[in-house]
Amino acid sequence: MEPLLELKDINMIFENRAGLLAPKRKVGAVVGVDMRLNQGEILAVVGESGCGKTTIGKMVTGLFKPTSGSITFMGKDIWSLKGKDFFEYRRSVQMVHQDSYAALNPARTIYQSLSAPLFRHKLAKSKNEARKQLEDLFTMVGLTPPEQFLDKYPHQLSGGQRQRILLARALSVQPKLIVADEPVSMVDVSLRISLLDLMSDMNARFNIAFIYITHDLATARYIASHGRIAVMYLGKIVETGNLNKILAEPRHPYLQALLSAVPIPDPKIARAMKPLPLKSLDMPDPADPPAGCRFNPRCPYAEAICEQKEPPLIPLGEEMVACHLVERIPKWKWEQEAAFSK
Ligand SMILES: Nc1ncnc2c1ncn2[C@@H]1O[C@H](COP(=O)(O)OP(=O)(O)OP(=O)(O)O)[C@@H](O)[C@H]1O
Repeated sequence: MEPLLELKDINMIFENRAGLLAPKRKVGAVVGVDMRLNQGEILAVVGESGCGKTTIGKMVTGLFKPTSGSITFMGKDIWSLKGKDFFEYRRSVQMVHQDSYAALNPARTIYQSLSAPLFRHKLAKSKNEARKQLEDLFTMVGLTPPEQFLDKYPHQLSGGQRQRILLARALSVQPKLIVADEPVSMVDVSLRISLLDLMSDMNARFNIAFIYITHDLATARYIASHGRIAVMYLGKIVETGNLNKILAEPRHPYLQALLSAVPIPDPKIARAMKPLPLKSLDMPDPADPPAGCRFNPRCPYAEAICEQKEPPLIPLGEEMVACHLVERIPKWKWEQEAAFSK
């Protein structure tokens, strides 16, 4: 089956200056990344701040052009698309941002902001038709009564309501893929689950694929429980595959460390392994990444080869892992997972 989206050997190098007079530095925000997404699939892209997650989202939506590598959507290179094909791609791939306030024009009403794409993509012919479509969408995303929201300005709504408006805006143009970049991190904790449920519902009802970008493993686990995960570290994917399998039995030491940092409130549930002590808590400078494996200065298992050679992402069962020592380091398991499988 042809994938909906395919990234091949993607690199994104930024030229940065730390200050006005500082020399330029090259930052490899994304390095040699391959990614595939099928229609209707959910992929969670997870990693710490600065690992390149947002840059991937911006490249997929065509906001950044990769320094090298190819991105194909429905079999066509997105940077060779012209005319109708380009317009179609722009409609089919939508982004939902973390900051719903910044994503909406403060000087326009919600109707003004959301009707524009409907007219642009010829999905509505008249004001009445656009209003009706938006009211139906607002009902679907839980903004009721819908007519109350259309003539409001963004500052008159709560963060949770604005985030639902952004989801309605993405949905309104009938996309095939939504890139959701930390969509719930600025929303009140009590409202997060309902927004995640809404996205799962969109996925199930309309077969819309999602790339869910987050630093939070808990929400990734929630939304992508039937999907896949790609764990990133300093611009590279270090582990990828079925989300449930990978979070139950993480193989890369970085993911093991991330999971062992998750607090466990229930004393009956424990980890089979002790928390993994990292050698350093600091993320290396992305402009000067360590030689060999990028994780080696922090990795408790690192050996000489890890400082010398960059580990490729290779298949391990159905998953893919980039670690020289993966066959030798202790397996990490949750006690309750072990209990369930008995
Ligand atoms: N437009 C840009 N110009 C220069 N450098 C950039 C730009 N965008 C990102 N970077 C750099 O690229 C690296 C990856 O950034 P990116 O925003 O993709 O990470 P992230 O994982 O999404 O982090 P966060 O969760 O903090 O947004 C960082 O070192 C960042 O400083």
